[in-house]
Amino acid sequence: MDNTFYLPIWLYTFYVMVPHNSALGSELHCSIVALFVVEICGLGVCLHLGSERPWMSADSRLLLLLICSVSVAFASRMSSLEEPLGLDKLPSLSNIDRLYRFSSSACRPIREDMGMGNCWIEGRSCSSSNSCNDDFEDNTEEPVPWRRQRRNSLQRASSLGRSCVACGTMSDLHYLSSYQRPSYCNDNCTGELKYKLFKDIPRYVKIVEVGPRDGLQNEKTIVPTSIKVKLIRKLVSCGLPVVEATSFVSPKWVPQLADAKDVMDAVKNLEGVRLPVLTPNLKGFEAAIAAGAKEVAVFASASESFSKSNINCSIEESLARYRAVTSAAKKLSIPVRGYVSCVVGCPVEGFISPSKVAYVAKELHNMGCFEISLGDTIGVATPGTVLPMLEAVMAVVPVEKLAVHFHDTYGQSLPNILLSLQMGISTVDSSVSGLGGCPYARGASGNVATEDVVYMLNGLGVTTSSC
Ligand SMILES: CC(C)(COP(=O)([O-])OP(=O)([O-])OC[C@H]1O[C@@H](n2cnc3c(N)ncnc32)[C@H](O)[C@@H]1OP(=O)([O-])[O-])[C@@H](O)C(=O)NCCC(=O)NCCSC(=O)C[C@@](C)(O)CC(=O)[O-]
Repeated sequence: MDNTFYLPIWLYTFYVMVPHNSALGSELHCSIVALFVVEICGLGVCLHLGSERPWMSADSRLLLLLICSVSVAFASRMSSLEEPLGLDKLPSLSNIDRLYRFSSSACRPIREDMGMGNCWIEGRSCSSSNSCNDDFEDNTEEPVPWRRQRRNSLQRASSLGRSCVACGTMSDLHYLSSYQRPSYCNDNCTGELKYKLFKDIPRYVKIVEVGPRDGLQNEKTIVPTSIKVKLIRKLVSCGLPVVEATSFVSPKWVPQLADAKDVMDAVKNLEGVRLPVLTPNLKGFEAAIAAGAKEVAVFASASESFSKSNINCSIEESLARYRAVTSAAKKLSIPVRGYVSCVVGCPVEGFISPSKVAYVAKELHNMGCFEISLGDTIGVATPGTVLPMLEAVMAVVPVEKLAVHFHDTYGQSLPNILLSLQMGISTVDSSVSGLGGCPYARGASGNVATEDVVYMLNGLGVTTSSC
């Protein structure tokens, strides 16, 4: 034997020093196993032939070992979980292809939507091409790379200035619900601690999908109407009971939603779903009704400064406008949802006192809003600040009429939602893929992602209608 026999041993020593959970560590491990196999085979051949000399020259053996090592490292990279799924190609996939995948495993597929070949990236239309039709099979049992990849793809997509990213997350909704098994309603689940922590969590939670409105309103590049319509249809096909479709606001203030009438025209006859739209005043309400809206939402703020910058009037002025809207709606039997923004913090005023939130929520309730959604517009809430806010609001508005609406700036949305559920809230707003932000709330990141909410609810054994 010559010195090359010891090469694997040196490498193995090096491998032991490499962190085992690193990609380099696992690839090196494969290489070393291959080197051992080659060496031992070589040794076996020598022994078999009774040769005292190595069956190959030292140089040839070293070369062979290097080739094996490189090919095994390459093969092990190719066989990573991401490759067969095509997840590594996500950023290059068209948005509409992502939408296709997004609802490909949904509950109620809409036949005419299947097989769409057109795609749209960064404001451009392009016809069907190979990159738009990549197959995407969700057949892995391992959720981690999927979720990591989804986040990466979103980050990359947003750094590309994507206009509409609803990447494969409806498949997420379906996939995640099959991955988890309800634990909360399980018969065996009688633990005292579980009872104590989960006893007030509702068995059913209504998800209000706000992606097409709150998600898109902040996108700088104008999303074509047809894409918005497809997004809504896909979301509906996933079984979401409420999909906020658009806003009838001033196109000068929110140019992205200037096509509200056309969007409404295209989706107003979708069945089995409620499609509320935002209306900031009577003008918006009338336009929404004329376009076929059957439910509207008004949006006030608990922060004076935010009210000024968002809808150009004081809180009291906004409440007066909304009284006009709710009374007009009452005559037409149109349900009105009310939003309160900045329920914990305001980009200008900072901390907002729970009593201010309770006041605005009560006013909206008194004027006839059937549901009040409490919005942490800039995503600064934590369970520690949500609790006193909800306590104050629940003292004046029945809990069954409240919804929560969190943005994920500091990753606090899920704990905030969990706390809200524990306090008896059973309606949660969310946005597919965590799309969103607010044009008047600097720093506000996306809404909590619908698929994350559904995943958590499934884990708690709470049912939703989104599959
Ligand atoms: C409220 C206004 C209209 C006041 O805007 P203004 O400029 O004060 O209103 P104005 O009455 O002086 O009218 C100005 C122009 O807008 C027109 N206009 C007036 N009203 C409408 C209407 N409804 N639809 C279409 N056009 C309208 C009006 O006709 C006029 O047109 P012009 O004569 O100059 O050609 C404006 O400030 C506005 O549209 N703001 C909306 C801003 C917005 O959509 N922000 C995002 C909402 S998200 C949110 O609030 C938070 C939430 C709900 O997501 C929850 C959370 O996260 O916390």
